Amino acid sequence: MMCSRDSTVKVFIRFRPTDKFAHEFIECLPDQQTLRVQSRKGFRKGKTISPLSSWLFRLNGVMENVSQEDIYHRVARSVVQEAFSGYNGTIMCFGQTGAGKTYTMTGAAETYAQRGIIPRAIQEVFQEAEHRADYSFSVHLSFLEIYNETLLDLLSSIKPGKTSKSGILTVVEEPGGGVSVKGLSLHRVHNEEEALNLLFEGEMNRIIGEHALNKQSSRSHCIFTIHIESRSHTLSDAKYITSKLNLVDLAGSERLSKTGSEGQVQTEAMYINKSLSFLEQVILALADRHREHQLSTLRFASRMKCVQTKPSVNEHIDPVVQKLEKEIKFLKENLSRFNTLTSQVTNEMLSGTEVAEVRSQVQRYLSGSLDEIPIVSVPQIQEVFEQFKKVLLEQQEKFQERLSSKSIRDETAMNTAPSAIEGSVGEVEGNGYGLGLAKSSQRHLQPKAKGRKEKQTSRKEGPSCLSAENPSSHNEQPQNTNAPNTLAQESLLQAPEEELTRNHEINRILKENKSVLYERTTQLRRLSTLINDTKRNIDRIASELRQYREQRQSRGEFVSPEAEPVLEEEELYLVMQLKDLKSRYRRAYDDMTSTKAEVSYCQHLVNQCRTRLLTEFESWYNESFLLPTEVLSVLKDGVLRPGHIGVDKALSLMEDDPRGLHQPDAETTSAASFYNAYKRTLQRRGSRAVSQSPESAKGSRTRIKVSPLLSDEVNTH
Ligand SMILES: Nc1ncnc2c1ncn2[C@@H]1O[C@H](COP(=O)(O)OP(=O)(O)OP(=O)(O)O)[C@@H](O)[C@H]1O
Repeated sequence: MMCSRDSTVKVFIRFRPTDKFAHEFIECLPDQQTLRVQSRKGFRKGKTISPLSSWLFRLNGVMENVSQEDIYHRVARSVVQEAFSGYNGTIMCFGQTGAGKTYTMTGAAETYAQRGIIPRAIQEVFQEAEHRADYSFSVHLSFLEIYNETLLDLLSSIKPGKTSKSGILTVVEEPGGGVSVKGLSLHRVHNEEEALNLLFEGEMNRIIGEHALNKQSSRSHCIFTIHIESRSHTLSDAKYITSKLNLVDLAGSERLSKTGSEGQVQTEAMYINKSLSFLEQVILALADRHREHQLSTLRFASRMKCVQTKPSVNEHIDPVVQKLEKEIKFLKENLSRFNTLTSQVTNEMLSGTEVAEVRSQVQRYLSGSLDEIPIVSVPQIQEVFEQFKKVLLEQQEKFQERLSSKSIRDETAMNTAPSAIEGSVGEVEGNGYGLGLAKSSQRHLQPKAKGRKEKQTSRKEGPSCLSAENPSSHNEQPQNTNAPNTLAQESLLQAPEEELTRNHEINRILKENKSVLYERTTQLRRLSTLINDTKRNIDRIASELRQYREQRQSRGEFVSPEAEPVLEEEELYLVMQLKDLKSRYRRAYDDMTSTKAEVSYCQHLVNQCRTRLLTEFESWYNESFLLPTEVLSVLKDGVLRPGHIGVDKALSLMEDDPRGLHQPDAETTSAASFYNAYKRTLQRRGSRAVSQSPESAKGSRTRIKVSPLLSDEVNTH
């Protein structure tokens, strides 16, 4: 019998060759899968044996006079193959004593051609492992004997092996289902021969009982298990597959009355029958003890065939390898990002298409349809900032347009009631963002309490003035008709103005630093060319001098009256030239050293400016776009939109709402405390983040940091 990957148990019948085969009772039909068994009609102890005279048993194969090799190929081979795909398999022999179970499973040890399923399976396992070069395999063996309901380790005498210290074997349930024998020794084998050694050693240890039917009868059940573990060389190391091949040689079923057993042998026979009977019950139902013995075996076999199985691949994940793989993946990603950035640190320009793509990304990011802008290179990051700046400037322009139209209306209102807004609205500024607003210096210096009072005054008088002068103006911007709200919103416009000015300033410094850097780098290049040229000249002159001196020595030297060598004019000229070159070389070298230091310093400044710009942007973004719901609801009806004002300013606006809809109640105060605390936390993170590299700012909005420059707290009065 065998269990295989498809969901049914396959059952085969093998007849042991014998001269006494009862052909008149047992007939194999031509399909080689069906057996017809006839029963003798008669009486025993006055009872009819059976009202039926024959039975048909349908099996997966009926094999008569087939070789050991054929048996292996028809019954066992596919089970062994499937073990390599991670499926457990069981091949089990059932039959009465002397039927040929041990012969089929183990074979005749002395004849190679008659070796049974187990040695052939071992051979196939190692051959298959050799063929599968993409995998590494480890094979372990265990050999269990069940004798008189006692578990025995047939390989316990072999060392080394994983085995329990107590030597007591117990059947335990495995966490993932199935059972295993705790304490059974497992032996690693590296080749066919090592495995066969263990098989034969175990066979030797098997208890053989003297028996009346068969002198070499197996009095125990034996399970020889091949444990296979395979890991792919090419796929993930975290995953590996295990499988077990259980090769079972059951003890022979027998009738005690027939064997004439006594004492120990009788006890053995009882246990054997009991365990086989349990096995049968487990498979389907109790055996019919009133039938001829072969009939019982055939019944058992045909019932076994009905058993449905649910095979599954034993795939495991090694948690340590999995963790390491994750780490490797993470590090590889970081490395590749780093490599991309460092390889593109040069000031390459983006193409028109790339710029357009960045612009589209920024717009989608701002509209919320894009979660994050992936970092690709330094020029791309710069372009992202550039595009953000453009969007900001566009917003500013739109504001200015709205403000100018509104300030004209406010001016008209002022003319009718100047005292009402005195101090709130100053002279018209001639340029920039101050159109129609009080001078920024005035706005900055106004204490908050005063500002509120003024706003209250305006609140009282503004609307009447406007309606008196130009009632139609209500219709132009119905959502913005009350002056106090307008004034509060106007004062908030400082935020983007200040932001912009500050960013312009940083940008200006960045540009200056970059131009100095460029100049110094050019100088450095010039100096290094000069040094190289000078060095070449020094080498040339030194060689000429050497040649000249060699010639002079060969033709004899001029000496002075004091017997000192006299330098000829040509040699003197060369010496002077060499001296001059050496001093030029030294000067250039010194210049180059100091220029190098300057370049490095300038580079540092440029980097700082870039980081600062990034931080400012993050700060602006957080302040402007991550507005709490309460603030958004206030802004909903006004001309202001997220991005125009900061959280603190927006909360001030809530206080000034004349409709009383957003008077600072307990909830608002609590919200303000919450945002103050949140902001402080962000600031702490932000101050740490300023020193970090720009790429750390990549990603989702939650990762954006707040600049330490914006340290005002939300005011709740
Ligand atoms: N197909 C066969 N061809 C040749 N000899 C066989 C065949 N089957 C069994 N035999 C021989 O019959 C004898 C009994 O076989 P075997 O020991 O395998 O029976 P068994 O079913 O294992 O019995 P037990 O349950 O008592 O252990 C052995 O000598 C064996 O060599």
